[in-house]
Amino acid sequence: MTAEIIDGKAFAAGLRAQVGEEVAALKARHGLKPGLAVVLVGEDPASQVYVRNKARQTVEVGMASFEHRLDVATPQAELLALVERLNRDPEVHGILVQLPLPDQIDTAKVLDAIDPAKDVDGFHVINAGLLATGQKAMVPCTPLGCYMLLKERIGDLSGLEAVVVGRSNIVGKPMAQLLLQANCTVTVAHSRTRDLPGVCRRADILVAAVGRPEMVRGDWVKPGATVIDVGINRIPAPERGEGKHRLVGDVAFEEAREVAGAITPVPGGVGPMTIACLLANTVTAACRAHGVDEPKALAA
Ligand SMILES: Nc1nc(=O)c2c([nH]1)NC[C@@H]1CN(c3ccc(C(=O)N[C@@H](CCC(=O)O)C(=O)O)cc3)C=[N+]21
Repeated sequence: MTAEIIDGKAFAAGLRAQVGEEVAALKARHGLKPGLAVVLVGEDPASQVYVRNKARQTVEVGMASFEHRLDVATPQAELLALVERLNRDPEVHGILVQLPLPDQIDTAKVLDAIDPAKDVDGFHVINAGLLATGQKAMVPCTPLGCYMLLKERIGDLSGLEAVVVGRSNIVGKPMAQLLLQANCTVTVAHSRTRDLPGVCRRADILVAAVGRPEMVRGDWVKPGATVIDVGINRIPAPERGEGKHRLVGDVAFEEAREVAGAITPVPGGVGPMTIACLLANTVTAACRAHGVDEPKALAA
């Protein structure tokens, strides 16, 4: 069996088009223009590319984009002051502080300074708690994107065995919450899990979010399973020439596609969904801020 390749890039383009329609409708009906502020501290090249992509896509869907680039040595107090300003700015409906932050800054402190209603990353402890208790939260973009791909591919997830490999606050834990809410039987596995291959082989839905290149092998996959690969790892690719790199996921793609029913590629899978969901969350936040019905298609 060769797996269907889940085209995250195409799905994300469709989602962005829907976001664009909702933005146009908000403008026409309510004179409301959703705005996203992105804060980048330092000059990490990968982060710069990523922030530029976000800003471009934000403008493409008709939203306002506010970019704040701060020096790598910015003191924590200065970053907190900026966050406070953005919290009060009525044109800003979503705030994203790009991670990782430099060492002088306490990341948890900054994330928790963001108004939970503007926390389009869904990283605030209030949003984590709302999600965990089944209340209206801002849902982290990567798990939200994975969930949308799963719903599109499978439909009703009730009763399915889901295994999430990875227990981060940003992906693993919120992913598990979404799957639980969809009535899956959820196992959160990690580096200390006993017989990790055996646990993964139980999964109808296998989500790999560990950050280790190609760790999940083909023989860890149950035949016919849906495999969602969250990993984006840059590894050396000498076969492409000296000093060249390529992107691989946390799943050994060529092996897994022989066994799985469907699988997301890297690149072109979960990554583009993350950005599309950031835009979707910004529309959701703007609607909630103004007491306007939020579009169902843009949420979990
Ligand atoms: N506050 C915060 N929120 C984030 O959501 C956040 C962050 N900080 N810091 C960095 C990570 C990384 N991240 C990516 C999103 C999309 C792609 C993406 O679209 N990747 C393309 C490939 C891009 C390429 O070719 O390099 C793909 O997978 O097809 C990658 C990485 C969001 N992050």
